[in-house]
Amino acid sequence: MTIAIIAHNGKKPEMVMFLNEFRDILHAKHIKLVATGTTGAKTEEAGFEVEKLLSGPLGGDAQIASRLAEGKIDMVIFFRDPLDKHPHEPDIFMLMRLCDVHNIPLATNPATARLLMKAI
Ligand SMILES: O=C(CO)COP(=O)(O)O
Repeated sequence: MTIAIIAHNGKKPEMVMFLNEFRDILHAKHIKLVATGTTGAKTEEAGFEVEKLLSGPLGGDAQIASRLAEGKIDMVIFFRDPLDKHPHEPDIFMLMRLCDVHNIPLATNPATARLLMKAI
């Protein structure tokens, strides 16, 4: 199973905390992580193996969207920061739209992500 993880800057610490909380499950279930660039770098620093794509504003969300459309991503955990502006908002909406098009579970906050992780 492959999970895409993405966090806006204000949410990156929360993403690392979340991953640490589920470290054992991620390991036991052999889950592959793929991430946008800076989220991936923080994830790596926390001791996880992760495939890093481009940074979000440079096309990372679009890369994840493309993989998702090809059936290569099973779940998306995307901690968005609703209080910040993002120059690449069209990419963000494209990613979320494609999750709905392809019926891919998408968690946009830790509470939902926890429920999803408990279900896998
Ligand atoms: O901007 C992002 C998601 O829209 C996240 O990108 P980074 O992980 O590179 O910061």
